[in-house]
Amino acid sequence: MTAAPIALTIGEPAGIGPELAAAAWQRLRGEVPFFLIGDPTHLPDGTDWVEIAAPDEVRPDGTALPILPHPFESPRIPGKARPAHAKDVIAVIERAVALAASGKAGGVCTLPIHKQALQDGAGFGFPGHTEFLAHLCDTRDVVMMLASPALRVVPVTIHIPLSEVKLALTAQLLETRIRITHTALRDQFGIAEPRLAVAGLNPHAGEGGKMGTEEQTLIAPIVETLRNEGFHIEGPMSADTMFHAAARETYDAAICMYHDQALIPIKTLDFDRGVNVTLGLPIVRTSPDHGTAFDIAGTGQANPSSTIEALRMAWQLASGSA
Ligand SMILES: NC(=O)c1ccc[n+]([C@@H]2O[C@H](COP(=O)([O-])OP(=O)(O)OC[C@H]3O[C@@H](n4cnc5c(N)ncnc54)[C@H](O)[C@@H]3O)[C@@H](O)[C@H]2O)c1
Ligand SMILES: N[C@H](C(=O)O)[C@H](O)COP(=O)(O)O
Repeated sequence: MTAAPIALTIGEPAGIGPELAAAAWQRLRGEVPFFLIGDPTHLPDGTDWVEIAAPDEVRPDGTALPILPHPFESPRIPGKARPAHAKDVIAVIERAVALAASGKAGGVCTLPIHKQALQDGAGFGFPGHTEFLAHLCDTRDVVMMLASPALRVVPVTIHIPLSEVKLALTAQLLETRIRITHTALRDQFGIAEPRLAVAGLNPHAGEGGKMGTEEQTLIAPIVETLRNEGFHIEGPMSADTMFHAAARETYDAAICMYHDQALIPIKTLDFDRGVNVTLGLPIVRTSPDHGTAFDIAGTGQANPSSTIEALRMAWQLASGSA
């Protein structure tokens, strides 16, 4: 199957997004068809780019980064959060999603946004792309998965304060996230019988109820139900001992109870190659696993590997070759 090209959104241009887009193009030209939606004046000096009016103008043998222009109202100052960019950053994402939803783009790969700047500048009411994309696609249940050659992780609760995790962690949420993950691994990632490992919430997975009871009251019953349905699923496991090399060999994805339980291991093991992929959407969406990196924006030090892997994964998912 040949898919339409991937739409790469510029994200917060004061961060490392523009240099990542230029570097990814250098690496992926001829391999992954994609185009950038953003302001061409934000690209590093010397970047070869070409304006396109529609995704179908992306040429497989093109020699310059194709851009669907979206002029920003305020100039880029690398390294400085810019609430004034917020309206344009959001509009770029909306445009990419509309292109993907209509089939004109094969999927969306998002460069990092600065959540606080979006909130300050445009009252953005979403904690991240994941929730915003679910809203744009009118989809209630989506899953954030971070994937690298070393590990795949899914946080069941995502962008909420730690103090709210216990309340948010319901049986319905846990079961839904597990089912979406299982379906996506099987149908999109080509794993015929996905093996899932489910973390506990508490130290030592509750130590038999001495250190918390969510493992007994919430997690174990769902694991049991799904296992009875034929899922290859284990847990609740002690989160501190489920990420070492031998343990990682035993599963295809780790289902974790909160954001940092999932993201610390993968970003520690494979920060450069991690890809954030949203499961359960009607469109393909990936992203690099890092943020705006204001501390190095505009210095040329940004490593494009995670963006390159994110574009590759978007293309593989869009073209059915993952
Ligand atoms: N997909 C996204 O939109 C996304 C993802 C993660 C974080 N964020 C946002 O980014 C902002 C900054 O977050 P943060 O400071 O916690 O994390 P960060 O990933 O931006 O930076 C953490 C550290 O890693 C370094 N780093 C990050 N990416 C790098 C790269 N490609 N090459 C070399 N070094 C790199 C940075 O220089 C910094 O020292 C926050 O607003 C956060 O919410 C957005
Ligand atoms: N939670 C992600 C991370 O820390 O890498 C990040 O904030 C991106 O989330 P969205 O894809 O929802 O923007």
